[in-house]
Amino acid sequence: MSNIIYIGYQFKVSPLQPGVEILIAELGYAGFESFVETEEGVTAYIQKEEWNDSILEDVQILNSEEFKIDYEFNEIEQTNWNEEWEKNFNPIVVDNVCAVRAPFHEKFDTEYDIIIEPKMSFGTGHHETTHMMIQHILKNDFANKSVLDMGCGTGVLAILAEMKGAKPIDAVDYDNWCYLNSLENVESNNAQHITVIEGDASVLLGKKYDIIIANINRNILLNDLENYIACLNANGTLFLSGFYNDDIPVIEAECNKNELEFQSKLEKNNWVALEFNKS
Ligand SMILES: C[S@@+](CC[C@H](N)C(=O)[O-])C[C@H]1O[C@@H](n2cnc3c(N)ncnc32)[C@H](O)[C@@H]1O
Repeated sequence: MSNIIYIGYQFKVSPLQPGVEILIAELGYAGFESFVETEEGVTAYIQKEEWNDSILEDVQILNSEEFKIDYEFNEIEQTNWNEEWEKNFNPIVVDNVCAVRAPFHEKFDTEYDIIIEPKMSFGTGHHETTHMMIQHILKNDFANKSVLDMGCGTGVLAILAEMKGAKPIDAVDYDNWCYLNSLENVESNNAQHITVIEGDASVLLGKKYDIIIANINRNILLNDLENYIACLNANGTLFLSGFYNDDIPVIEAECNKNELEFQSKLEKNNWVALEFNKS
Protein backbone atom coordinates (compact mmCIF):
# COMPACT_ATOMS: atom_id res chain seq x y z
CA MET A 1 0.00 0.00 0.00
CA SER A 2 2.80 2.42 0.83
CA ASN A 3 4.18 2.55 -2.71
CA ILE A 4 0.95 3.25 -4.56
CA ILE A 5 1.43 6.35 -6.65
CA TYR A 6 -1.37 8.88 -6.69
CA ILE A 7 -1.86 11.92 -8.83
CA GLY A 8 -3.27 14.86 -6.91
CA TYR A 9 -5.24 17.35 -8.97
CA GLN A 10 -5.93 20.80 -7.62
CA PHE A 11 -9.16 22.11 -9.07
CA LYS A 12 -10.11 25.76 -8.84
CA VAL A 13 -13.85 26.17 -9.05
CA SER A 14 -15.79 29.37 -9.34
CA PRO A 15 -18.22 29.95 -7.74
CA LEU A 16 -17.43 27.38 -5.05
CA GLN A 17 -21.06 26.33 -4.68
CA PRO A 18 -22.54 24.41 -6.32
CA GLY A 19 -19.32 23.83 -8.29
CA VAL A 20 -17.38 21.89 -5.63
CA GLU A 21 -20.30 19.64 -4.80
CA ILE A 22 -20.97 18.73 -8.43
CA LEU A 23 -17.28 18.30 -9.20
CA ILE A 24 -16.65 15.95 -6.24
CA ALA A 25 -19.60 13.80 -7.26
CA GLU A 26 -18.37 13.55 -10.84
CA LEU A 27 -14.76 12.88 -9.87
CA GLY A 28 -15.88 10.15 -7.46
CA TYR A 29 -17.64 8.38 -10.28
CA ALA A 30 -14.63 8.86 -12.55
CA GLY A 31 -12.37 6.96 -10.13
CA PHE A 32 -10.92 9.66 -7.84
CA GLU A 33 -10.68 8.27 -4.35
CA SER A 34 -10.36 11.15 -1.94
CA PHE A 35 -11.10 14.84 -1.81
CA VAL A 36 -9.82 17.68 0.26
CA GLU A 37 -11.81 20.90 0.02
CA THR A 38 -9.63 23.98 -0.29
CA GLU A 39 -10.29 27.73 -0.24
CA GLU A 40 -10.30 27.74 -4.05
CA GLY A 41 -12.01 24.44 -4.77
CA VAL A 42 -10.87 20.91 -4.16
CA THR A 43 -7.78 18.70 -4.34
CA ALA A 44 -8.67 15.22 -5.57
CA TYR A 45 -6.51 12.10 -5.64
CA ILE A 46 -6.58 9.21 -8.08
CA GLN A 47 -4.34 6.14 -8.38
CA LYS A 48 -1.91 6.66 -11.24
CA GLU A 49 -2.87 3.37 -12.84
CA GLU A 50 -6.55 4.37 -12.84
CA TRP A 51 -5.79 7.58 -14.70
CA ASN A 52 -6.68 8.25 -18.30
CA ASP A 53 -6.95 11.48 -20.25
CA SER A 54 -10.66 11.10 -20.96
CA ILE A 55 -11.34 11.85 -17.28
CA LEU A 56 -10.24 15.45 -17.76
CA GLU A 57 -12.34 15.69 -20.90
CA ASP A 58 -15.33 14.73 -18.74
CA VAL A 59 -14.39 17.43 -16.25
CA GLN A 60 -14.20 20.01 -19.03
CA ILE A 61 -17.73 19.10 -20.06
CA LEU A 62 -18.81 20.22 -16.60
CA ASN A 63 -17.74 23.79 -17.38
CA SER A 64 -20.90 25.75 -17.85
CA GLU A 65 -22.23 29.27 -17.65
CA GLU A 66 -22.84 28.72 -13.95
CA PHE A 67 -19.30 27.77 -12.96
CA LYS A 68 -15.83 27.30 -14.36
CA ILE A 69 -13.22 24.70 -13.48
CA ASP A 70 -9.44 25.18 -13.84
CA TYR A 71 -6.93 22.62 -12.68
CA GLU A 72 -3.25 21.98 -12.01
CA PHE A 73 -1.73 18.68 -11.01
CA ASN A 74 1.25 17.21 -9.24
CA GLU A 75 2.26 13.60 -8.81
CA ILE A 76 2.65 12.48 -5.24
CA GLU A 77 3.74 9.29 -3.58
CA GLN A 78 1.15 8.70 -0.90
CA THR A 79 2.64 7.04 2.14
CA ASN A 80 0.31 7.94 4.99
CA TRP A 81 -3.17 8.20 3.71
CA ASN A 82 -4.71 7.92 7.15
CA GLU A 83 -3.16 11.21 8.16
CA GLU A 84 -4.93 13.03 5.31
CA TRP A 85 -8.13 11.21 6.03
CA GLU A 86 -8.00 11.93 9.75
CA LYS A 87 -7.63 15.61 9.02
CA ASN A 88 -10.54 15.68 6.62
CA PHE A 89 -13.07 12.95 7.35
CA ASN A 90 -15.92 14.19 9.51
CA PRO A 91 -18.44 11.73 10.88
CA ILE A 92 -22.03 11.95 9.65
CA VAL A 93 -25.37 11.09 11.20
CA VAL A 94 -28.27 10.12 8.92
CA ASP A 95 -31.79 11.00 10.11
CA ASN A 96 -30.57 11.16 13.74
CA VAL A 97 -30.49 7.37 13.75
CA CYS A 98 -27.39 6.11 11.97
CA ALA A 99 -23.84 7.39 12.50
CA VAL A 100 -21.00 6.63 10.09
CA ARG A 101 -17.62 7.45 11.60
CA ALA A 102 -13.97 6.46 11.75
CA PRO A 103 -12.62 4.58 14.78
CA PHE A 104 -10.87 7.74 16.02
CA HIS A 105 -14.16 9.68 16.22
CA GLU A 106 -16.16 9.68 19.42
CA LYS A 107 -19.13 7.34 19.50
CA PHE A 108 -22.55 8.88 18.80
CA ASP A 109 -25.67 8.18 20.81
CA THR A 110 -27.51 6.71 17.81
CA GLU A 111 -29.35 3.45 17.28
CA TYR A 112 -26.87 2.40 14.57
CA ASP A 113 -23.18 3.20 14.82
CA ILE A 114 -21.07 2.18 11.82
CA ILE A 115 -17.29 2.30 11.93
CA ILE A 116 -15.46 2.76 8.64
CA GLU A 117 -11.70 2.25 8.68
CA PRO A 118 -9.94 5.26 7.20
CA LYS A 119 -9.15 4.11 3.70
CA MET A 120 -10.24 5.42 0.37
CA SER A 121 -13.15 3.25 -0.73
CA PHE A 122 -16.36 5.05 -1.67
CA GLY A 123 -18.94 4.76 1.09
CA THR A 124 -18.43 7.04 4.05
CA GLY A 125 -22.01 8.21 3.90
CA HIS A 126 -21.01 11.65 2.65
CA HIS A 127 -22.10 11.07 -0.91
CA GLU A 128 -25.76 11.73 -1.65
CA THR A 129 -26.31 8.24 -3.03
CA THR A 130 -24.85 6.46 0.03
CA HIS A 131 -26.88 8.77 2.27
CA MET A 132 -30.13 7.92 0.47
CA MET A 133 -29.39 4.19 0.39
CA ILE A 134 -28.86 4.35 4.17
CA GLN A 135 -32.25 6.08 4.43
CA HIS A 136 -33.92 3.34 2.35
CA ILE A 137 -32.38 0.64 4.55
CA LEU A 138 -33.43 2.45 7.73
CA LYS A 139 -37.04 2.66 6.51
CA ASN A 140 -37.43 -0.98 5.48
CA ASP A 141 -37.70 -4.35 7.18
CA PHE A 142 -34.47 -6.32 6.80
CA ALA A 143 -35.03 -8.86 9.59
CA ASN A 144 -33.92 -12.33 8.44
CA LYS A 145 -33.81 -11.24 4.78
CA SER A 146 -31.01 -12.47 2.53
CA VAL A 147 -29.26 -9.46 1.01
CA LEU A 148 -26.86 -8.65 -1.82
CA ASP A 149 -24.89 -5.38 -1.58
CA MET A 150 -23.58 -5.01 -5.13
CA GLY A 151 -20.71 -2.52 -5.47
CA CYS A 152 -20.19 -2.50 -1.72
CA GLY A 153 -17.31 0.06 -1.56
CA THR A 154 -16.55 0.25 2.17
CA GLY A 155 -19.31 -2.28 2.94
CA VAL A 156 -21.28 0.42 4.77
CA LEU A 157 -24.68 -0.64 3.37
CA ALA A 158 -24.11 -4.34 4.01
CA ILE A 159 -23.07 -3.54 7.59
CA LEU A 160 -26.22 -1.48 8.18
CA ALA A 161 -28.32 -4.27 6.64
CA GLU A 162 -26.80 -6.69 9.16
CA MET A 163 -27.46 -4.24 12.01
CA LYS A 164 -31.10 -4.26 10.85
CA GLY A 165 -31.23 -8.03 11.19
CA ALA A 166 -30.51 -9.22 7.64
CA LYS A 167 -28.79 -12.58 7.06
CA PRO A 168 -27.02 -13.94 5.15
CA ILE A 169 -25.49 -11.02 3.25
CA ASP A 170 -23.12 -11.00 0.27
CA ALA A 171 -21.10 -7.80 -0.27
CA VAL A 172 -19.56 -7.75 -3.75
CA ASP A 173 -17.09 -5.31 -5.30
CA TYR A 174 -14.79 -5.75 -8.29
CA ASP A 175 -12.19 -3.38 -6.88
CA ASN A 176 -9.47 -4.97 -4.75
CA TRP A 177 -9.19 -1.93 -2.49
CA CYS A 178 -12.91 -2.03 -1.79
CA TYR A 179 -12.81 -5.77 -1.20
CA LEU A 180 -10.02 -5.40 1.36
CA ASN A 181 -11.56 -2.35 2.99
CA SER A 182 -14.95 -4.08 3.27
CA LEU A 183 -13.30 -7.10 4.91
CA GLU A 184 -11.71 -4.77 7.44
CA ASN A 185 -14.95 -2.90 8.12
CA VAL A 186 -16.96 -6.10 8.49
CA GLU A 187 -14.49 -7.10 11.20
CA SER A 188 -14.43 -3.67 12.92
CA ASN A 189 -18.22 -3.71 13.13
CA ASN A 190 -18.24 -7.29 14.35
CA ALA A 191 -20.59 -8.29 11.53
CA GLN A 192 -21.14 -12.05 11.57
CA HIS A 193 -23.33 -12.68 8.54
CA ILE A 194 -21.53 -10.84 5.72
CA THR A 195 -19.46 -12.61 3.07
CA VAL A 196 -17.28 -10.17 1.13
CA ILE A 197 -16.65 -11.25 -2.47
CA GLU A 198 -14.23 -9.72 -4.97
CA GLY A 199 -15.87 -9.78 -8.38
CA ASP A 200 -18.53 -8.42 -10.71
CA ALA A 201 -22.00 -9.60 -11.78
CA SER A 202 -20.51 -12.89 -12.99
CA VAL A 203 -20.19 -14.09 -9.36
CA LEU A 204 -23.98 -13.92 -8.95
CA LEU A 205 -24.83 -16.90 -11.10
CA GLY A 206 -27.22 -19.23 -9.25
CA LYS A 207 -27.54 -17.00 -6.15
CA LYS A 208 -30.86 -15.84 -4.67
CA TYR A 209 -31.66 -12.87 -2.44
CA ASP A 210 -34.71 -11.25 -0.82
CA ILE A 211 -33.21 -7.77 -1.12
CA ILE A 212 -30.64 -6.35 -3.53
CA ILE A 213 -28.92 -3.01 -2.93
CA ALA A 214 -26.86 -1.57 -5.78
CA ASN A 215 -25.36 1.91 -5.64
CA ILE A 216 -23.07 1.94 -8.69
CA ASN A 217 -23.67 4.10 -11.76
CA ARG A 218 -26.11 4.36 -14.66
CA ASN A 219 -24.10 2.42 -17.23
CA ILE A 220 -23.02 -0.48 -15.02
CA LEU A 221 -26.56 -0.80 -13.69
CA LEU A 222 -28.06 -0.85 -17.18
CA ASN A 223 -25.52 -3.42 -18.23
CA ASP A 224 -25.90 -5.71 -15.20
CA LEU A 225 -29.51 -5.18 -14.06
CA GLU A 226 -30.74 -8.33 -15.73
CA ASN A 227 -28.19 -10.39 -13.76
CA TYR A 228 -29.23 -8.78 -10.48
CA ILE A 229 -32.92 -9.28 -11.14
CA ALA A 230 -32.36 -12.95 -11.99
CA CYS A 231 -31.08 -13.32 -8.40
CA LEU A 232 -34.05 -11.60 -6.79
CA ASN A 233 -36.65 -13.82 -5.11
CA ALA A 234 -40.37 -13.33 -5.86
CA ASN A 235 -41.70 -10.42 -3.75
CA GLY A 236 -38.11 -9.28 -3.39
CA THR A 237 -36.98 -5.65 -3.29
CA LEU A 238 -34.33 -3.90 -5.35
CA PHE A 239 -32.81 -0.57 -4.28
CA LEU A 240 -30.85 1.27 -6.97
CA SER A 241 -28.76 4.44 -6.86
CA GLY A 242 -25.78 6.10 -8.51
CA PHE A 243 -27.65 8.09 -11.15
CA TYR A 244 -29.58 11.28 -11.67
CA ASN A 245 -33.24 12.22 -12.06
CA ASP A 246 -32.78 12.36 -15.84
CA ASP A 247 -31.71 8.69 -15.87
CA ILE A 248 -34.91 7.43 -14.23
CA PRO A 249 -36.87 6.65 -17.44
CA VAL A 250 -34.17 4.37 -18.87
CA ILE A 251 -33.55 2.62 -15.52
CA GLU A 252 -37.28 2.22 -14.91
CA ALA A 253 -37.84 0.83 -18.43
CA GLU A 254 -35.13 -1.79 -17.85
CA CYS A 255 -36.73 -2.73 -14.52
CA ASN A 256 -40.25 -2.90 -15.97
CA LYS A 257 -38.96 -5.12 -18.75
CA ASN A 258 -37.89 -7.52 -16.03
CA GLU A 259 -41.22 -7.40 -14.20
CA LEU A 260 -40.20 -5.02 -11.46
CA GLU A 261 -42.62 -2.39 -10.20
CA PHE A 262 -41.56 1.05 -9.07
CA GLN A 263 -42.28 1.67 -5.36
CA SER A 264 -40.54 4.79 -4.11
CA LYS A 265 -37.92 7.44 -4.82
CA LEU A 266 -35.54 9.47 -2.69
CA GLU A 267 -33.82 12.52 -4.18
CA LYS A 268 -30.88 14.65 -3.04
CA ASN A 269 -29.12 17.31 -5.14
CA ASN A 270 -30.54 15.72 -8.30
CA TRP A 271 -29.14 12.27 -7.37
CA VAL A 272 -31.86 9.64 -6.86
CA ALA A 273 -32.31 6.29 -5.09
CA LEU A 274 -35.19 4.11 -6.29
CA GLU A 275 -37.05 1.15 -4.81
CA PHE A 276 -38.61 -1.59 -6.98
CA ASN A 277 -40.52 -4.75 -6.10
CA LYS A 278 -40.60 -8.04 -7.97
CA SER A 279 -44.07 -9.47 -8.33
C1 LIG B 1 -20.75 4.51 -5.88
S1 LIG B 1 -19.77 3.31 -5.10
C2 LIG B 1 -20.89 2.74 -3.85
C3 LIG B 1 -20.24 2.20 -2.61
C4 LIG B 1 -21.19 1.89 -1.45
N1 LIG B 1 -22.08 0.80 -1.77
C5 LIG B 1 -22.00 3.11 -1.09
O1 LIG B 1 -23.22 3.09 -1.24
O2 LIG B 1 -21.41 4.09 -0.66
C6 LIG B 1 -19.81 2.04 -6.33
C7 LIG B 1 -18.95 0.85 -6.03
O3 LIG B 1 -19.22 -0.10 -7.05
C8 LIG B 1 -18.03 -0.75 -7.43
N2 LIG B 1 -18.25 -1.23 -8.80
C9 LIG B 1 -18.29 -0.51 -9.94
N3 LIG B 1 -18.56 -1.32 -10.99
C10 LIG B 1 -18.71 -2.58 -10.51
C11 LIG B 1 -19.00 -3.83 -11.10
N4 LIG B 1 -19.21 -3.96 -12.40
N5 LIG B 1 -19.07 -4.92 -10.30
C12 LIG B 1 -18.86 -4.80 -8.96
N6 LIG B 1 -18.56 -3.63 -8.35
C13 LIG B 1 -18.50 -2.52 -9.10
C14 LIG B 1 -16.95 0.31 -7.28
O4 LIG B 1 -15.69 -0.28 -7.07
C15 LIG B 1 -17.45 1.09 -6.07
O5 LIG B 1 -16.89 0.61 -4.88
